[in-house]
Amino acid sequence: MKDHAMTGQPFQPVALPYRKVTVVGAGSWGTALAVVLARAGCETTICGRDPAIIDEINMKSTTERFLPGVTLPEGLRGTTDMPKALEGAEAVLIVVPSRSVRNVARQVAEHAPKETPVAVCAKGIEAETGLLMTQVAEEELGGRCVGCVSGPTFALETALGHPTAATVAFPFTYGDRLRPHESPAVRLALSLSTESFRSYVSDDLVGVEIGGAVKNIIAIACGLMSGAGFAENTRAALITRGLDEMKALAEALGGRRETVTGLSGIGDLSLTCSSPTSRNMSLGLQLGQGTPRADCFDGRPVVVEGEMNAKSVTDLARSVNVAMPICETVRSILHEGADLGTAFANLWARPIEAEPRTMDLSFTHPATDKDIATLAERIS
Ligand SMILES: NC(=O)C1=CN([C@@H]2O[C@H](COP(=O)(O)OP(=O)(O)OC[C@H]3O[C@@H](n4cnc5c(N)ncnc54)[C@H](OP(=O)(O)O)[C@@H]3O)[C@@H](O)[C@H]2O)C=CC1
Ligand SMILES: O=C(CO)COP(=O)(O)O
Repeated sequence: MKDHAMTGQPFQPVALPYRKVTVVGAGSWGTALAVVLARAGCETTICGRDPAIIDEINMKSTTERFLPGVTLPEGLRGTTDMPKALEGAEAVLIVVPSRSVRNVARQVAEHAPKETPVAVCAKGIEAETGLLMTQVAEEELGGRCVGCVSGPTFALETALGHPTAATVAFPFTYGDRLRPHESPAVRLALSLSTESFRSYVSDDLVGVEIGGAVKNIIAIACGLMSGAGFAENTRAALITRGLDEMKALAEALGGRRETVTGLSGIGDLSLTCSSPTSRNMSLGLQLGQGTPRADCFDGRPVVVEGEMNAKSVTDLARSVNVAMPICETVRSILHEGADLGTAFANLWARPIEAEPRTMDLSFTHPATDKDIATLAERIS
């Protein structure tokens, strides 16, 4: 870092937080992020499509369906009027499920100021195109700078003020100049900074987003095995080998290995795979205990990103020749009618490989078909 010419002190570039931010998506994570922004002193508008939810936010400062027990900050305002919500916004957060990001980004493009950066906070890969969420948004947002926010962040804990950290990722380079302090990552990280919410910045969008998309599928795998009666050894193995799958896919797509060891990678993986608070882990637990899919979550529609993404992520991995055996196993169970026990027994009986996978070694496993059938029997 250069020294300041007058004082000789290290030069500290100045970056200012955004003062007016709009969050599109009034579900649990959108509202929790809006709470953080409002608590940080930012003029925050939350834009939702259900008038009853918005009325509750404005009239009672609560949203019992999405954040039970939380009192929302006074300054937080809700609206269903997107053009009004986006008027004069200095930054926009899109916080809807991954399957709705393209549609919502298209609406944001119509109404947001032309220079406004947009952060996508959904975790997933678009099914039809194999694109990351920021790439989907970029296609719709007409040249606006697009980034993401991701990390180990259960919405309710965040809104309740439990110390939480996340990564804000946007490009750091403008033309051929590296200017991190001018990046929306830094300005949004400042807007997302309170005594209990800590933001880090990154310019590795691929690494950050692959972490968020893959961890949900591994959490379903952990839930399936825990639900089937296995314990901590199994879960630790799935988390560790799941991390290897995440790393391999991120690198194949141009992301950085060290990003995967950060908040959006191992951080979110360990959170989501450790607690039934996770909807992904919880779906796996229920299915592993034998609950039919239609009866999971008492039949309520719940956003479980890893379910559809088991397909989109493995399609993407296949297209770049990356082996993701755990994600493939989850896909086969959820989407291809594979038997839970047989699929997991086969996962465990795969040829012996080197760890890390950079060494290309493979030895046939000595387990016999009878051994595999025995393990499958124990799981089913
Ligand atoms: N909850 C969490 O702890 C975290 C979630 N995330 C990610 O955030 C994303 C959103 O999840 P989350 O907030 O939990 O989900 P919720 O189910 O709590 O909320 C989803 C919200 O998106 C709205 N929505 C869906 N489709 C559209 C659309 N086409 N136009 C406008 N609004 C729409 C829903 O409206 P309606 O109710 O009317 O359908 C609802 O308000 C997911 O990708 C998730 O992985 C990331 C970190 C933490
Ligand atoms: O992404 C999350 C925490 O970081 C939320 O996980 P679930 O979607 O599994 O609830």
